[in-house]
Amino acid sequence: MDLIFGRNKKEQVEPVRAKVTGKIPTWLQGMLLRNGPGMHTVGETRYNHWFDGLALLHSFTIRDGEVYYRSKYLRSDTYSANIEANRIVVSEFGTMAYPDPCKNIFSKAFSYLSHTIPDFTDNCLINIMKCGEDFYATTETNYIRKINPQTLETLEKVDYRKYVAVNLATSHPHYDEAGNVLNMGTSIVDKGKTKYVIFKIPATVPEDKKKGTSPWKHTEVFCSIPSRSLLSPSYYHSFGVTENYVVFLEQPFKLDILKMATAYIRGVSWASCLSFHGEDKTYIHIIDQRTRKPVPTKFYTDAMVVFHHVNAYEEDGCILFDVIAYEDNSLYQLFYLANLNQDFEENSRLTSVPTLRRFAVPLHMDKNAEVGSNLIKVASTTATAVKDKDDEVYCQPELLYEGLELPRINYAHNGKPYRYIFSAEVQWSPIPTKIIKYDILTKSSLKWGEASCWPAEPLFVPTPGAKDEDDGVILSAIVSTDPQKLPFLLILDAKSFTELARASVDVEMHLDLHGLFIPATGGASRTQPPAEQQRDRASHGQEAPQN
Ligand SMILES: CC1=C(/C=C/C(C)=C/C=C/C(C)=C/C=O)C(C)(C)CCC1
Ligand SMILES: [Fe+2]
Repeated sequence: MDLIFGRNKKEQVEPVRAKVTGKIPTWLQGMLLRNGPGMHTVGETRYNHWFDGLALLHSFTIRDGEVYYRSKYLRSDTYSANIEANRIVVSEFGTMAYPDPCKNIFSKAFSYLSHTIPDFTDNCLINIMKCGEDFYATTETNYIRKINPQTLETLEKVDYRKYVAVNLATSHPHYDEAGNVLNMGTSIVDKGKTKYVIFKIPATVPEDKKKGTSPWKHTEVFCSIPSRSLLSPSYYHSFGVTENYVVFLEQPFKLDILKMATAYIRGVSWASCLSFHGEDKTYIHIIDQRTRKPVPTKFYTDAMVVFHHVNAYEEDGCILFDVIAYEDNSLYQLFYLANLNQDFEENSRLTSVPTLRRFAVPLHMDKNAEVGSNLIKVASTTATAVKDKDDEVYCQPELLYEGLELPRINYAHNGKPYRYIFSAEVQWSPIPTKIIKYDILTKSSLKWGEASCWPAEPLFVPTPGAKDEDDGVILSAIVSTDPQKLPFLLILDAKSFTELARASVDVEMHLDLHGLFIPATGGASRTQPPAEQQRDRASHGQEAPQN
């Protein structure tokens, strides 16, 4: 297990050609670009948590039935400082680091307290985001790093705080049809307030504005939601959108700001400043995108922890939204590298299985509805929303499926009615062993799995001109625990879930987190092998990503 989780992976800067078996559909041309942690020790020092690892970008370029693989560490300031010092000098989620070992505890405390909210890491290891024509590696702090998707080189560092007052931001933004980015972040104790900020980054600079300025300068705050508590805002990893609304869960999995402000002098990690309050409620905020204001009714449900929203949409005066939910925060607990060792089967049992839950929220409140009545009249779900005595609404979900994580959908259905979820199967251990296609309509599933194979998040790529929601392929990077079996890019037919092709590469591949597919436009870039592609062409010749 240490082999897969803990061991530093070698980067493969020059593209290597994969051995393809089966047949890759001729229309499938482009690049699967993904991100995840690849290095967990620097010199003699070791990170504590899998989410701390230094970001390793990798890409599979698919061209005319061939696949080329390459990988490169993100040259973040964090990476450079660590490599130069030959030890971990920047704090990550589960590891607190001390840059200067000569300073005594008092100067440490002084340097720390002089900036209450610390300067977080730019080790952007979680996802890839597309803004306009540019691509960025992302994490959950205020920093993102621009990258060249072709060469995987690291470009400028962008500080969200220059454009919008957020200290943290999600690595799961949404995109509208024009490619504008909608994301959320948390503004901590700014002007005496802690709030959740929804913001929009335009894909292009508006016509009437000065040409040549960056879209970042046109980032606008869409809506702010005050945190229920100044010093303990909720932690969230993603949010949902429908055609007209945003769904935000203020869950009782919270960041303790006072603990964070003293973490450095106490010698504890950021992770230890997160706590789950099982006795609290989860508040469901619904923001109307037309008025840019939250719907006034107070919707709530029981305590839960959600990392991934799957999708949300409007139906018959309701919002239906699907999430992968846990009863507690045991998921983050499990990824401590100390648990991911030889005995991980015993050490890494989740105390709650990730379950797919569907919630229903009524958009129009019938003033005459009786207290205690269910306001959901939609036939397609058993989820309920019961009017409370205080004019609050208590929502109870429908449990759809147990044991899945890393959900993806056909993004053309994002915010709209949809039927299929593609995800990894995860039971009581955090290790994915199979890929699932879950059919919400028939509540049935199709699976792909193979001995000793660990699949990554499955990504859906539609066939050009597709009519059916599942008309396309599934791409997943597979690593194996069997040293005899090379890692490979798996290509499944999304309808039947049968294997179309696999492209095996003789490299050390890491288990990754998230990414996107960049379709080739069919221009000159199609005919050039990856090695010859120019550095400064960055994202030219690419279309919108399949998110
Ligand atoms: C560094 C840092 C953070 C990092 C969080 C990370 C890196 C989370 C990764 C989550 C993943 C990969 C979830 C998958 O489901 C916080 C806690 C936001 C705040 C403090 C500074
Ligand atoms: Fe995620």
